[in-house]
Amino acid sequence: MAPLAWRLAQRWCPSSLQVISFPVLQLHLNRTAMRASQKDFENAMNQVKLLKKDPGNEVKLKLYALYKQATEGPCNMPKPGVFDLINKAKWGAWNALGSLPKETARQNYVDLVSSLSSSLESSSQVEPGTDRKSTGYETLMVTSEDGITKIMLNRPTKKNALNVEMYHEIMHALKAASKDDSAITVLTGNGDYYSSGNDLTNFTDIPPGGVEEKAKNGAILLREFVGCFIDFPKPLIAVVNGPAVGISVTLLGLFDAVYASDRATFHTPFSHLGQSPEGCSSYTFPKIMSPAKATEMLVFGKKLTAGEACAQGLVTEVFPDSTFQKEVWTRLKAFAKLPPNAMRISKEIIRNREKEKLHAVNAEECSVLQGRWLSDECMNAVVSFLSRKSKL
Ligand SMILES: CCCCCCCCCC/C=C\CC(=O)SCCNC(=O)CCNC(=O)[C@H](O)C(C)(C)COP(=O)(O)OP(=O)(O)OC[C@H]1O[C@@H](n2cnc3c(N)ncnc32)[C@H](O)[C@@H]1OP(=O)(O)O
Repeated sequence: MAPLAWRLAQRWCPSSLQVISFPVLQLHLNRTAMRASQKDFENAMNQVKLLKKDPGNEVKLKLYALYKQATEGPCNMPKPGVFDLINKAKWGAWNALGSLPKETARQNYVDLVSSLSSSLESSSQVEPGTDRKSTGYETLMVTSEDGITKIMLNRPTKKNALNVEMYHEIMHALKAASKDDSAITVLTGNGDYYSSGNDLTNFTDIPPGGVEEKAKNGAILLREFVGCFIDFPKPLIAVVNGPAVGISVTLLGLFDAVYASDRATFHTPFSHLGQSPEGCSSYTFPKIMSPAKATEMLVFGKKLTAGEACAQGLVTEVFPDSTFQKEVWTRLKAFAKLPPNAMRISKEIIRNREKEKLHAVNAEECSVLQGRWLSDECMNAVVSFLSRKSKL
């Protein structure tokens, strides 16, 4: 039977078959037992996990050997058999350190990681430790703390309108959140708006292939973007801090809970913009709130207050704006303490039988929108907004 840490490594760490993965996890498991003076060492271990580029087997063997020496002292394991190539290489690297003192091995490990971090591009998405903050995003603030990954839309001066970069960054953040060790994921907005929806200047940058190519690429992007929400495996919660427009509203039907400030409003002015529903709302909204109520929103562009959206089932609960943040985050922190696997599995059983249908709806909505974006109705509405805002 393999040692417990190794079996855990195989379960928790998909890359555990790589040479360096086992000691990384082993240290992780031992971290509570470590003294504060080993913080640099622990940070270095975390830093290794963030390296985007593979440093190569030679370096990984060095890291492995230094790790073993730093934590266990000189190698006293029997030499692996001649055909056990990987373990033989690991054993050789460790054994070659002879009687190097543990402290020196630890220092050498930290130095080696530090030289790697400056020479190889490292992922800036996650900082070491349990409180992790993103630094690599232009349009988002992503933090991970108390078992919650918070993805905050961060273009407050544009009311958190989603430009093309933000679509890509949200997809990236969701993919990272689906794999990190947080229990739940939250989407919220910075500033007075949750989001004003699609950035209408997305329509202005026409490629050499013309508007047809733009519309085609837009539909591909939108389909992939919405697909990330359909497939997101952990509880996904919207903290709607202010007004929400367009795609930021329609996506709410794919969230597992929606908490709203009483300042929030919910507006999908698709017909006004010559457009049509997306985010699977043509399917989720009639189910959530009845076809007639969904029509009022999605076809006639009726704007709902938070209270109305709650009464229609789109919003889970509304809080007074003055206590919104405090009350919601207290609640979310309590949720995040629940067993993560149980939450994930329960979400799966609630959502999975709809997944195929949702992907089909998404594909159809994107295809219809692609046509809409080429219509005079849509062009005129966008031109009208942009000229009102002196952007043309
Ligand atoms: C064909 C290629 C497509 C590529 C993209 C692919 C994926 C797209 C899929 C999604 C499709 C559609 C879904 C939708 O979301 S439709 C809804 C679109 N949103 C809107 O119509 C809202 C437009 N904005 C407003 O009506 C108002 O700005 C507001 C939100 C009601 C706020 O009004 P305000 O008076 O309080 O503030 P205002 O001065 O207008 O705004 C401050 C600055 O923010 C800019 N801004 C706000 N919203 C947007 C936006 N949606 N797009 C671009 N810019 C926006 C506004 O211009 C101001 O900027 P500035 O200070 O003048 O520089």
